[in-house]
Order: sequence, then structure tokens, then C-alpha cells
Amino acid sequence: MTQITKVLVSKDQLQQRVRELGAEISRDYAGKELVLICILKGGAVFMSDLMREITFPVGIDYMSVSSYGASSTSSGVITIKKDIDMDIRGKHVLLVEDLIDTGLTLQHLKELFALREAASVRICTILSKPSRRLVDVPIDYSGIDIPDEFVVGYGLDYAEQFRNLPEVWIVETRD
Ligand SMILES: O=P(O)(O)OC[C@H]1O[C@H](OP(=O)(O)OP(=O)(O)O)[C@H](O)[C@@H]1O
Ligand code: HPA
Ligand SMILES: [Mg+2]
Repeated sequence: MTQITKVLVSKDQLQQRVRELGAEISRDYAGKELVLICILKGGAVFMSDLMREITFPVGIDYMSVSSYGASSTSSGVITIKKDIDMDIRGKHVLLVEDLIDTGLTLQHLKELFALREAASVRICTILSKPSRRLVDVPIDYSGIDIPDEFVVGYGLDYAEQFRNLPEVWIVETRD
């Protein structure tokens, strides 16, 4: 049985942290050409909130990758299901994620955008599970550290459900 029983991060906590990250990014990239690249699908909710907290015009684009293939554990190999439309050469890229778990997806994407000759590539995530990390990928803008629990809401899914919950909830699975 699967139950969504406990709120781990409230709507207010999320909103507060998104505001702080938006302010920090606005200060750091002032006067630069910035493109926010959302990693679908989970990143979509955070992306929509974050872009409205940035105080100058930014470019936006969307990318969809699959990191786990057919197995449930990470293979470390990612497949691009939908690429960005923009030419990002010479532009500052900020990758926008809902959650960094092992870090493998973002490590791979950082390398990819460096190869595409972006002026810089940084990472922004609203949630991070530091205890699950397999690779040491630096997170430039990290929202909220969470424990090793399976969570849903604010973009995150369980079997494609619950992405639309405004809070982050813990999923409990019992027999
Ligand atoms: O740090 P990692 O171990 O690489 O895992 C993190 C990735 O896994 C989740 O995406 P998922 O593959 O579930 O796709 P979704 O966003 O479409 O649900 C999450 O949104 C990150 O993109
Ligand atoms: O806790 C999680 N929730 C949803 N998707 C995920 N992908 C890795 N960890 C998680
Ligand atoms: Mg998912």
C-alpha cells in the first residue's frame, strides 16, 4: 500500500527558499546573458516559480533526459529524450532541477553543456539528498537538504502521480 502521509517541506518554506535563490541568482548574473534550462518533468514547477523571482530578462529552455533506462537503479548513462531548441554557445547556462539524488544526471549534463561551449554552466536545485550522492557534483544554488526518503510533490512524482501537490510529501510504502 502506498500512502502520502507527511508533509516534509511546506508551501511557505518552498516559497521562501525560491525567493532567496532568485535574489542570489539575480545578484550573481547581473549584466550577463543567462539561460535557465529546466530538466523535465520534475523541474517544471520550480522553474516556473524561480524565473519569476529573477529581476532581469532571462532566456528559458527545456530538456528531457532519462537517467535510469529500463532498470530502477542508475546506470550513469543518460539519454536525451528532448533537447533544448536554443544555441547556448557563449551564454551562461543555469540547469534547473527539482532534486539531486546520486548526482549522475547533473554531472553528465554539466559535461554536455561545457562541450557545447556555454560561457559557464551552473546547477540550481530546490531539493537535494546529500546522503545519496555517488558523484561529487558541485551544486551552485541548493535549496533544501532532505533525508533519504522517497518524496513527491512540487514537481516530483511517484509513478507519474502527485507532481501537482504544492508541498513536498513523504511516500510510505507498506505491505
Ligand atoms: O541525481 P540523480 O540520481 O541523477 O537523480 C535525479 C533525477 O531523477 C529525477 O528525475 P526522473 O528521472 O525521475 O524524471 P522526472 O523528472 O521526469 O520524474 C529528478 O528529477 C532528477 O532529474
Ligand atoms: O524521492 C524521489 N521522488 C521522486 N523521484 C525521485 N527520483 C529520485 N529520488 C526521487
Ligand atoms: Mg521521476
